[in-house]
Amino acid sequence: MLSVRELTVARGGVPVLDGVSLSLAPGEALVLRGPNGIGKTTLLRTIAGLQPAVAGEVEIAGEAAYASHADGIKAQLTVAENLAFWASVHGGTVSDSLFEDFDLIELRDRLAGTLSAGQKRRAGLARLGLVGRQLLLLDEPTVSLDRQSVALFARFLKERHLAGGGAALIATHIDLGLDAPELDLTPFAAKPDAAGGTDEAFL
Ligand SMILES: Nc1ncnc2c1ncn2[C@@H]1O[C@H](COP(=O)(O)OP(=O)(O)OP(=O)(O)O)[C@@H](O)[C@H]1O
Repeated sequence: MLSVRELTVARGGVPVLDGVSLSLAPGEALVLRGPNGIGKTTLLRTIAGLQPAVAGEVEIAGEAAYASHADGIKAQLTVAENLAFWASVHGGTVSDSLFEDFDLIELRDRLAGTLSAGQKRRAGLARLGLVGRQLLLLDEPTVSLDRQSVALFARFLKERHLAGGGAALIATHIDLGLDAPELDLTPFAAKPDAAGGTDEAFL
């Protein structure tokens, strides 16, 4: 589903990771590890096609969804309205089980602007159940989540997404309890004299 070969990625025109290769088959997850600033976000953005690679190849069979730190939730809409909006964007409907999966039943009629950070995160992550993409590229998905919510999200990934033949590449500093293999990016840190590239400024 995903094949990455000898990828070199850059930020602000400076290569940060060099020669990264990895692959994911349907039903598989891989956790990206490495210290702050090693280039996990840059790698995910490059694989998602949001910025060009300096070198190497990315092949994706099917469609990918990239989820960044942003929740993508509109404050002036309720939780249910937010999810209905995203469902309509992707041509589907919101099932009751999605509210259960992300512990949103009691919050469905609350204005999203009144949610706590973790509740907002759960609502943002629930969008992943609506997009119908086979490959999820997840950048620190559990930021703000308590232990119970992390477990809920891991269960969603395992039982809904991976069990349904999806795949996931996840940058995270915590243990999601997924039993997924890990790739430490530290050995792929680009040498200071690595060939440069360009990218667009982004937040
Ligand atoms: N706009 C920018 N221009 C130049 N360099 C940048 C820019 N934004 C980030 N960087 C640098 O690029 C490198 C890779 O950053 P990236 O966000 O990919 O790391 P990360 O592994 O995701 O970090 P974290 O674990 O802190 O989220 C870092 O050294 C960072 O300081």
